[in-house]
Parts: sequence; C-alpha cells; structure tokens
Amino acid sequence: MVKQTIQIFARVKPTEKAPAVYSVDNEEQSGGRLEFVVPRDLADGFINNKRESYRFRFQKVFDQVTKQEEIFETIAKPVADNVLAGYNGTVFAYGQTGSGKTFTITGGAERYSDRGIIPRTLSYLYQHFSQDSNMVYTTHISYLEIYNEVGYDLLDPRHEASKLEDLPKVAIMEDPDQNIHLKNLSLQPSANEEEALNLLFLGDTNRMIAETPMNQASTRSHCIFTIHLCSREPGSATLRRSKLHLVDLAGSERVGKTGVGGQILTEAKYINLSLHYLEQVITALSEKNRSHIPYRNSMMTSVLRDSLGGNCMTTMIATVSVDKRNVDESISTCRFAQRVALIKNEALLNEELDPALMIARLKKEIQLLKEELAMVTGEQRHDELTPEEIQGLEEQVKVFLDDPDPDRTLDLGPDMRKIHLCFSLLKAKVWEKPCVQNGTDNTSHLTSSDKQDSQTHGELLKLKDMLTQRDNEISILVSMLKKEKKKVQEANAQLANFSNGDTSHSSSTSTLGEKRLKAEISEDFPLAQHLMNRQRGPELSMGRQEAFEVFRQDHEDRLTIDDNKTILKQRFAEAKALGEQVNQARNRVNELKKQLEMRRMQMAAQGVMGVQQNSESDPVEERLRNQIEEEKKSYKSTFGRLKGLKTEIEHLQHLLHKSKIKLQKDFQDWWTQEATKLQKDQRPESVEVKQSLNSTTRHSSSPDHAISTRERKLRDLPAPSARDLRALSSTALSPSSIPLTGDQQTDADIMAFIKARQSLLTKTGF
Ligand SMILES: Nc1ncnc2c1ncn2[C@@H]1O[C@H](COP(=O)(O)OP(=O)(O)OP(=O)(O)O)[C@@H](O)[C@H]1O
Repeated sequence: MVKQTIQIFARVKPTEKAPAVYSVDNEEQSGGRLEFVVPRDLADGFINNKRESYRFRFQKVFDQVTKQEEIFETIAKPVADNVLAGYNGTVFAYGQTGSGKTFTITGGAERYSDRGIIPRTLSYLYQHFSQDSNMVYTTHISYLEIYNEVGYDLLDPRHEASKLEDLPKVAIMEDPDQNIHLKNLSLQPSANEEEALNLLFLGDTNRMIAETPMNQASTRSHCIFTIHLCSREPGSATLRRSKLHLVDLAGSERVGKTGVGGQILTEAKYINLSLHYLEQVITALSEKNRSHIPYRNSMMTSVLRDSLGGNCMTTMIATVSVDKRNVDESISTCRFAQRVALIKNEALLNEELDPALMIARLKKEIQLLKEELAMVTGEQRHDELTPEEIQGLEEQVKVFLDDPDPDRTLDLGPDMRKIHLCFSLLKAKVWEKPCVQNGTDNTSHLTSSDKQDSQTHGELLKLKDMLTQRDNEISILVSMLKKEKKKVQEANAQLANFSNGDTSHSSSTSTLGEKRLKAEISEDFPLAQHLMNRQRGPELSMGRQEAFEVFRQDHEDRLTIDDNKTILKQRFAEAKALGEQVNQARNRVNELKKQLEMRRMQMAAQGVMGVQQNSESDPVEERLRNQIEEEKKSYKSTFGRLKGLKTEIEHLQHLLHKSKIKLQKDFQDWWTQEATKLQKDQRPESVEVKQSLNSTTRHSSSPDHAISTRERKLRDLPAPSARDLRALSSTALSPSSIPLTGDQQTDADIMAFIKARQSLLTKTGF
C-alpha cells in the first residue's frame, strides 16, 4: 500500500493583458510558491481587505511560458508510471472558466505541439506496451460527461443524431462492497494508440456537437476520460487492473460574479452545487476524525470517490489566470488546492487472480489426478458401472458369501462405485435372512442349522466391522470430493460475476464511430451540415451558402484553419517522402538478403567442388551482413519517424475538423441572430404580415412556429449571385430597385433577406 497526500500543482495561463502583481518561486526546497499581491484599494468582494499578500504552496508552480511537454513530464508521467505498476491514478484540473483546464488536459485547438495530457499519456502508455515484452497489456477507454448532474457517454455513437436529453443517461450503481459501477457507460477496447486517439477525438467531437449557444457544455460540464488497464505476465494467473482518470472539471467561478440568468443560471447552480459538494467532500476528508464523507451528494464525487481519499494516487492542477479582474477567483482556486493537499489517499496494488485461468488450472489438476488414479488401478474410469461390471460384482459377492472361509476377502480395488454397489448387495442379503434373536450363548442346545446361523452371525459381525471401515473411507473420500467440487463452483461463480460485470460495459461501438469520424475528416463540412440539418431542417440554401463563404473569410479562426491546412499538406508530403524511403530501405534489405544467399550458395558449391577456402569468415558475406544491418537501422528509424508523423497528421486533421465545426456553429448562431433582429425590425411594418403569418401557423401547436416558418422562408429564398449582391450593396435600398413579387408576405421576406445580406457585406467590406 502507498500512502500519499494528493499532489497539487499550479499553472498560470499566459496573458496579454496587464497582469496582477504576482510571483512564482520554485527554488524553495519544500516545493513551489505562488504569491499574489493585491493592493488594498483594489481588493474587493470576498478578499480580506486588510491583507495584501496571498501566498500558496504547491509541489511546483508552472508560470506562463511553460510548455505542454513539461506539464506532461512533471505531472502526468509519474501518475502514468504508477498506473503501469498496477495502481489507480487521477489527474484533475480545477480552475475558473477560461483558465486553461481543457488546454492542459486535452490540448489546444491550434497546434500539434499544444497536445495536452490525454494524447501525450496515451502515446507514452502505448510506447511502453510495445517495448515491454514481459507483460501482456489490454486497454479500454471510457469517456463520461456530467452535465447538470446527469451523466452521458461521450463515446455513444447516437450523440450525432440525437439531442443530449434524448441520449441514455449513465446511472451509478453501488455493489455491497460500495464499489461504484456505471451503467450505460461503454468501455471501448483500444488495441493501439491510433484507436485510443480516435476515441478521444470522437468524444471531443460529440462534446462539441452537444453544445448550443445555450449550452456551452465544455464550460459547464465535467469530463472524465478513463484509461482502464489490465496487465499480466504471460501464463500467470495474476492480473493487475488499474484505472487512470483524466478529469476536466467545469469552471469554478461563483454564480454571483458571472452575472448570468435563465437556463445558464440553472446550469451554473448545478455546477456550483457539484463543485460545492466536491468542496464538502474535500473539507470532510481534510478534517481528522470525520467518519462520514458525503460522496453520494453528487454524481461527480460518487464517480471520483476512489480518487478522493481512496485507493488512488491523485494529482490536482490548479489553473489560474493572473489577469487583474480574475485575481479573486485565482486566490479562491489556490485556497481550494491547499485544502485538497491535506487529503491522504491509500493506493493499493490492484492484483487479482484470473477466475478463468483458475478454473482451467483446477480442471487440469482434476484430470491429472484422474490419470494418476487410472495408472494405479490400471483401469480407465467411466462415470457409471456397465451392466457387465454389475453382473460380475453380483457374482463376486455371491462367491464371497457362499465361501465359509472366514478369511475370504472381497477384492474390489480403489473404486468407490464398486464398493458402494457391493455394500448395497450385502445389505440386501443381510435383510433377506431373519435376524438372530436376542438369546443366551447356549450353543450346546443348538441344532446344526442353528450352528450355521451362528456362523453366519459371526460373519455378519465381521462384515459390519468392514462396513464401518469402508464407511469411514467413503466419508473421507466424499469430503475430499466435496472440497474439490466447492473450489470449482467458487471459481465458476467468480467467472460468472466477472463476465457479467464486463457485459454491462460492452456495447461495442468503436469501429463504427472511428470509421465515421475518419470519413468525416476527409470531407469538408459534413458534420456541421448534419448539425444544421438536425437543428433547422434540410440542406443549406444557396443564399446561406454564399453568406457562409463571406462569413468564413472574416472569421477569427480562418487563419488557424488555413495554417493548419498548409501544415497538413506539408506533413502529407513529408509522410509520402518518408513512406518512399521506408519502401526503398525495405527493398534494399531484400536485395542484400538475396545477394547474401547467392554468396552462401556460391561458397557452398565451391566447397563441394573442392576449391580451397579461407577458414576465416568470408569478407564478402561479412560486408553484406553489415550492409543489411545498416539498412535495417535506417528502415527502423525512418519507420519510427513515419509513425510519429502519422500521429501528428491525425491530430492536425482532428484540429481542423473541430475548427470547422466551430466555424459552422458560429455562423449558425450569427445567422439566427440576424434573422431574429430582422423580424423584430419588421414587426411594426405590417399588421398584414403578422396576420398572414398567423394564418400560416394556425395549425401549429408551437408558439415559436411563426418565427421558424418565416425564418425558413428567409433561408430558402433563391439567392442572387455575388455580383448581383455587390451591385445591390452599392445601390440604395428601395423597394422599387428590387424585383418584388406582389405577394406581401414573400416581398417582406425578400426585403428581410436583402437587408441581412447588405449588413453582412457592409461588415465584410464589400
Ligand atoms: N497555457 C496556455 N497556453 C496557451 N493558451 C492557453 C493556455 N491555457 C489556456 N489557453 C487558451 O485559453 C483559452 C481558454 O482555455 P480553456 O478552454 O482550456 O479554458 P478552460 O479552463 O477549460 O475553460 P472552460 O471552463 O470554459 O472549459 C483557450 O483558447 C486556450 O487555448
């Protein structure tokens, strides 16, 4: 058992604004120190106005310039090493919204070098698996999102087609030993790094898809990415099962400060509530003599129960922003971390015997014992006695009983089935004869038949003695058998439990999801298109497509997307060149091998023909072998580079994909806003329009239907060409300059559309 307090680290997010006064000191022996100096007049809110300096201790403090690589090496790698050794591990990020939790745990959305702890840990683990031939490893991945106290499986493929509320909820189940099991959370097998990364990408994409302007899930949900590891030495029945939770918590800011309302306020309350329960658990754990820890109050604390004060090595990263306006939240984050640092965990080595292997072993042992027995008895044992065997035994018993010799024995061998049968035959014989009555031992008066009876009685007593002896033997053998049977039953029951436990997680979905993800990456905007279809109905109209093009040109992420596209092209070219090099190296190795074989054949032929040969090794063969070794080395290193490049390419594709979805979502939000604005502007303009709308929606049960009908019309209007639009934008807008239809409703829609286009073109400088 390893006893350890939760390790705490702080990471300061880079800022371009004037930062508050703060300092970082990692020179101290006892760890790192983060200090904020808050001038008295600036201190507000809950910060004590009398204090100026706030100092906090951490294992280490990472300042603004720290790279992702260093964060992984210092924080996550030691935890991953413990997980490889069979201990549970958790790394969780805590901090206010925008302080860098997702950046630290998952990674940034722009560069490959911004990969966070999850992809780096996966890379590290799979590299370890491939290098460690002493162990056999199997991994499964689960990805849980907790939003408004409800759990969702981020690897559920239905995410794309359904609304969050319609997805199956993950439920918490507790077994009698208080172990937590999560129903409806799938455990996806991942045989290699690529498969694991695809699951991460799938989960991240699903997390984005679920977001709407009203639900910025990434900010207001907790996400737990778990790597389930199982390892064993080949042939050993001992298994090690460990789990690594990588946790991105929701933003920790206080509701009062964020100034939100409506749905978002409800969510904020949930988050605050769940983080409040997290605080309660942490406070309870940091207090001595507290017997009750309120884990069950929230889903997140229930799921992370082991990570907090249980069987786990846990590390917390407090992400802080040093912008002046965020200092009070940062101080609050650091205070929270100080309490977390008091919690002691007791991590156990998670070893267990593999029930399947135990059963196999016991079966083998039984088989061996049976074979030994057969060797001793010289007989092959079957389950039942055959009719011939029974007949033979009946005759044996008859001969035994008929023989007056008291030393006569009934030789049955060590076969319980035969012994049992003979005893029952004897018993039957005994009960066939009338019993000798109680009487004095007056044998002188006995007739010959009486004497015979008395002899039989003597034999009977002897037999009774034998019977007792055999009974004892039988009891011993039966109890041995029972013991063996019980062992097998227990092992069977364990196996059944084990496989039941697994099936609750077993809805395997990975391959489909991966395929879909890959297919989507290769196209341009299909997922986003699908998203819009889901929310708004069919296909983008021509007008919207054009508007989207203009919107895209002006979007803040366009440069990142273009940059990543360029890098991706470069990487593809590099990968192609490396692929060719790998092929060439392989061909060269094959060619050299052929030459080596030829040379060997030549030398052998010369030997046969009696040509004298140098007894030392052949220099030509030596040279060829060296060349092969060199080529193999070059092949291996180029192949390694190619593999690394492949991972980078996949990551870049994922980043591109994410940026594209974000772009589409931003456009969607903007479009909806513009449409709503226009509708508001036009509301007084015509009562008839309203009436007309009402008549269109008379049959609708939804009060919002009027808006959506109108919006749909606006969207589906055939758009003028870009040239027409430019012409339109330079023309003053008057109903006379636009070809109208005469229908009041349609003309109102056309005007609304033209206005929206014009405002867009004005914004983008056309
Ligand atoms: N160390 C860093 N270096 C560079 N950029 C960073 C760093 N930390 C955060 N950022 C950037 O700051 C922005 C907000 O970060 P991030 O989304 O990780 O915050 P968060 O704490 O996860 O917020 P939320 O609670 O909303 O999920 C992102 O654009 C991210 O790329």
